[in-house]
Amino acid sequence: MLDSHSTDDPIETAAREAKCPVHAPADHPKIPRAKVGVLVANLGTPDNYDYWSMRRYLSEFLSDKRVIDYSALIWQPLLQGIILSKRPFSSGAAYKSIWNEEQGESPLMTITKSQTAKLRARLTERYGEDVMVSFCMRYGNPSTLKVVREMIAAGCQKIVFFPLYPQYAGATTATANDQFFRALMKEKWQPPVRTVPAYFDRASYIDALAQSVERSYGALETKPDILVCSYHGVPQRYLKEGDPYHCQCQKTTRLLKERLGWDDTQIITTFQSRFGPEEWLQPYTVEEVARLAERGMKNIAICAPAFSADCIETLEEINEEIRESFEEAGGERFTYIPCLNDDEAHMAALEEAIVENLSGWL
Ligand SMILES: C=CC1=C(C)c2cc3[nH]c(cc4nc(cc5[nH]c(cc1n2)c(C)c5CCC(=O)O)C(CCC(=O)O)=C4C)c(C)c3C=C
Ligand SMILES: [Fe+2]
Ligand SMILES: [Fe+2]
Repeated sequence: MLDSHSTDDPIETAAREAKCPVHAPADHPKIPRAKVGVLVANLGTPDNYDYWSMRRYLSEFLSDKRVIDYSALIWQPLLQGIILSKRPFSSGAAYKSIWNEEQGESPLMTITKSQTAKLRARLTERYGEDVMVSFCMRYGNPSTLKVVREMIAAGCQKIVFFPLYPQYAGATTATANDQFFRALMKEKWQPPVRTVPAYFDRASYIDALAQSVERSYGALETKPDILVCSYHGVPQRYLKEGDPYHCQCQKTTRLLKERLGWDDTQIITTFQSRFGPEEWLQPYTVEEVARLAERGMKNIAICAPAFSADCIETLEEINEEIRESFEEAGGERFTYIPCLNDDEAHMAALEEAIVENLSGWL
């Protein structure tokens, strides 16, 4: 059980317990009932697909040194001058093609809300009202700073922070954690915190992935010639500088292959979303699917194990651009296997990781 102020009047109890020499109980700062917070975080998404919403979002994202590590002196004039005068239009059009018009938000936002609601239901069932579950974004809204503030104001005296990236990358996991700690820097009463590590090698996550592949394959008339596991790319240089992302992606594919009982001819690893002039992790998905078609593999399936939720990179880039590349090279059947999203097996894997990290706190 939590060490909480459990009488009917928590403010008075807190003041009395603290034997506060200055404040009489009546004017002691309000102290709500103590809770443990679980804060899940994803990358973020623009508020809308118009030029200024896109520009604001991309500017915040692409100014992050964990994402693009060039000197600001060189990078900022390029970003603010050339890139942000064009990219908001092309990216805005891509977002428009996948936008959830009914809810007025991007698919990543809709899915993150649903994941959070499902995790809240699971954790409340397990722990009751002593746990508070929220989500935040690294870029855009709801900001990490705002949600951390809300959680502390609501009484979260301990927080488990969970960046929803199966594989660790400096550009995703580390920058989410950085932002979380930046938010805590502003708090007078900093709670004890734990960060949940990457979960690519958890049996429950691999099992959820395998089930999603089996489900998709089971619904097809003809079994695909190969499964392409397409991961978001990063510059190759980041790997040489010590980022383990590449290895964790390779290992994810291997574990999935072993769980499915397949051999190396049935599954491959590729990397997508190259940005800028540097070499990124290879092979590039967009080129590899064309090569597969040219080599006679006319029926392929593709999944995106680096994304915990479908987003612009999967719904638009994979399912539109990469599909087109495959078909233009002579490919005939292209099956996109959706991300794990709010799938129950995925939720169970995320819950398992959270419960492990709550050990001794609830
Ligand atoms: C420019 C460098 C980028 C690096 C490095 C990078 C790494 C990286 N990103 C994800 C996950 C996502 N990225 C998303 C969108 C996105 N990514 C970049 C650039 C880099 N990403 C840009 C410019 C964009 C915006 C879209 C565009 O303009 O093309 C998203 C989707 C967000 C959404 O709203 O749908 C995700 C998720 C990972 C996992 C990763 C490295 C491991
Ligand atoms: Fe990205
Ligand atoms: Fe590696």
